[in-house]
Amino acid sequence: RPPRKNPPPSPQKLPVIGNLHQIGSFPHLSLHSLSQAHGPLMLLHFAAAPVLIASSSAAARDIMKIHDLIFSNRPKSTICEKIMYGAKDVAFSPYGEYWRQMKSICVLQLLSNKRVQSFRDVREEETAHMIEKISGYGSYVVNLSELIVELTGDVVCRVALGRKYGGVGGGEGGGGRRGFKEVLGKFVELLGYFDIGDFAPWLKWVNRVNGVYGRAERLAKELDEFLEGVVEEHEGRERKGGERELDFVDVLLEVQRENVAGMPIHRDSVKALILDVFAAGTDTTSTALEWSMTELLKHPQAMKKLQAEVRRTTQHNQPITEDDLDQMPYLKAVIKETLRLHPPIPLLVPRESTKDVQVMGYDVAAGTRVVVNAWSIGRDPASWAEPEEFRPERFSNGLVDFRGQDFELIPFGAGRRGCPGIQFAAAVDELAIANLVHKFDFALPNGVELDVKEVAGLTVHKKLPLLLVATPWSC
Ligand code: HEM
Repeated sequence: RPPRKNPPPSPQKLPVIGNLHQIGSFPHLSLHSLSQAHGPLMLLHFAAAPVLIASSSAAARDIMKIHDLIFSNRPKSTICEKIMYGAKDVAFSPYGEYWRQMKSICVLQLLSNKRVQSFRDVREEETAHMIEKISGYGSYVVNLSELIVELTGDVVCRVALGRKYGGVGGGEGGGGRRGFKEVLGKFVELLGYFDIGDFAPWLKWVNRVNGVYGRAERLAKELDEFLEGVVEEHEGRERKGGERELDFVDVLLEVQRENVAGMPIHRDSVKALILDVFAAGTDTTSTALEWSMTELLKHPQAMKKLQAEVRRTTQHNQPITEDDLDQMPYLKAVIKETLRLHPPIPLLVPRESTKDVQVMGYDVAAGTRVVVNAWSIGRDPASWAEPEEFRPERFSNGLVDFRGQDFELIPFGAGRRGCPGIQFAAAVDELAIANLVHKFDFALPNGVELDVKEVAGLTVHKKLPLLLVATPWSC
């Protein structure tokens, strides 16, 4: 007789739907509560599909370090297949040789330190542009959330495509029939859609009837027309020659032309990689920035301390440049503390096991979907003293970092499938926060209270925009 299996603890499930009734509109909170009762490793069922939930740093380490190879697959997603050229991107492609080649292009060609550095001017110009816009408001109320979304959209657009496109921050150029910003918004929304058909294939008809799959197909066509235009424009410029800074489309066309990857790169792969940069890089970066500013507003002592550090570094009328950021350890601690309390993707991006494996002494079958609750891990009292408190000082010894080595802080995931955009995101966020708090003293408009409610989605950002009055710093 085969040995008896020892599965992880499971909350009671119902016929047909499994544990779906226990997941509310904020899945990271529902899963956190369930883990309080059933432990840091649980096996749930979404309809018939087994889903392993990890809610402690030890469980995350077992999955993303000890057994990283076995958990490096992504589960299939019908919507991603429809809008990402059949999952030809990096983030959603299954583990294997194709993913390995695409990830290496991402890490070595698009998001290397050197490449991220080459876009320093873009970040400094766009940050200065945001500061100028805020100055223009005088004593009127500024919607800082909107300006932050515009900043990250504009930076990613210029870095990836070479210029701003229609709607993203109001730049010129078109995005087909709808503005590019609008199309991108729909794209990110669809990525976060909970598709029951992925868990119970016999329910796929639901999304055919309610029109979600049809919407995804139309959106894919619209995005493809737009991206095809961008690629053709770049090819035209290539033929004309001339010196200019390479954007991501240029780099990918060069990789394709010179066979850098050692295998042919199809046109769809180029477009899928560009879409990944927008999908993974815009909403996440702006969410982190918005929460940092919110926590600083909520904690005036931390704001004062940061302003003192930043204002000590540079003269009153000079903008902060990236050279100044090395002298700002408290700024980096503020960003870490924000990402601990508000990981922009609280449940990370799902993984899937490719073999039977033991995790923390429990048996996990091949083909199990895995969700790591980074939100829960960031608030685990076993790792953090007074975990609900916003206290950047806890990082003052610089020992814990978010680069995937310290499993108590994993907003960017870890291991083979870990985020390749950490440097990129940190560069945008550090420069923006430093300049905002250097140039202005912020206050809430009269009679308005700071709201910290969240809105559900793939990324979890603030429900209500951050409305502030910004007074220029007078020393
Ligand atoms: C604060 C900002 C960001 C956060 C919180 C974030 C978070 C994440 C997370 C949690 C994952 C999944 C990791 C895993 O499975 O272990 C991921 C993957 C990924 N991220 Fe980021 N990310 C951010 C910014 C960016 C940026 C700016 C880019 C690109 C410009 C980027 C590109 C990617 C890509 C391509 C993947 C897929 C990697 C793979 O599947 O191998 N991310 N990110």
